[in-house]
Amino acid sequence: MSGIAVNHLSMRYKVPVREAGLQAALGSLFRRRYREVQAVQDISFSIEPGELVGFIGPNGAGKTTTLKMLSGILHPSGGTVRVQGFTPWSREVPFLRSIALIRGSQPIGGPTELTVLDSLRFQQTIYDVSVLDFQKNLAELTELLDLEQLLGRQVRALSLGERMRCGLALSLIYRPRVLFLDEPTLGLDVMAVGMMRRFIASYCRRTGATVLLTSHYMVDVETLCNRIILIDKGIIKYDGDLNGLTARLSPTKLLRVTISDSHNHDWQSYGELVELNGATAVLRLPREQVPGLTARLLAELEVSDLSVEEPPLESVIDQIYREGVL
Ligand SMILES: Nc1ncnc2c1ncn2[C@@H]1O[C@H](COP(=O)(O)OP(=O)(O)OP(=O)(O)O)[C@@H](O)[C@H]1O
Repeated sequence: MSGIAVNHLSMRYKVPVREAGLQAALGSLFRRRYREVQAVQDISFSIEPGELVGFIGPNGAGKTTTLKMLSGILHPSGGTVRVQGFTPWSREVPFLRSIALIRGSQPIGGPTELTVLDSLRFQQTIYDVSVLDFQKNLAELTELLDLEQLLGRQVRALSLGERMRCGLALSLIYRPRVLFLDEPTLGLDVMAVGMMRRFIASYCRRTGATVLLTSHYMVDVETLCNRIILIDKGIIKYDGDLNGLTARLSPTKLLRVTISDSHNHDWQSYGELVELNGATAVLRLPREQVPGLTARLLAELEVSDLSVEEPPLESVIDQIYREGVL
């Protein structure tokens, strides 16, 4: 069985509590008190092989905790997970060879005195990659990530963006089938962000990898994923395509119409007039009325330009995070 199947997954952390002050510090040496944090609550979803899914939510929603459970770093408090047919926290070798957890904020592991190529060879040994596969994968990653100039450099002398590219190569040299990407564009400059997005899309196309990606940058999600899972306070609030989410939150659309004659028209008879600038009017109307009204405008007026605008995803998500709508 491949892909990802998550059933009733939960994670509760036990956090030590201590009041401020020396006396409380001494007291806690003898009598520790704990409180529980329910980071993930009974979540279920499945991801087909080759799917690229955005996993989004506000700070503290439970995204990283979920990715850690799915990659076998954390043992959950309850529920089951199957990734490529394996239970992640059993950490069987074939499972570890088939996944990669890539965290944007995390430095490359291993000795930083090594060159990038030596680190890649070290990884080849750990993951038991054949010489032939290593050469093939290295050639492909060198091209996709523009690594030619970096292979001979020491890891510690790399810039943040270069380190990210080399970190990706290290995680992908054994060609994992499932990628857990946690904020892969965090802290990168505009050029590096664009390169990273193109790389992820291209890696998935070439290898058919399954991807679960978290990002606070909606453009990452919008450009890479058809489906999103939205989590908040450990609970899944939405699972579906991007358009569905926008439609659910924003029942109206904006219609921008430019006409070639300069007569005054009774715009209000077409919809709510939001803006009028010379021959261009912006009308707000319920999304289900858009096709009918477009046909009416084209029939009744001399239209030179017409476009339908969705509210940007960034503002839709911002609304959810701020107001907890959904
Ligand atoms: N090791 C831990 N011990 C105790 N509580 C933790 C631990 N790790 C996370 N938490 C808590 O669990 C909840 C979920 O955290 P998690 O890091 O999974 O959220 P997130 O969605 O990844 O957030 P962010 O977008 O800020 O990275 C938060 O309330 C967090 O404080």
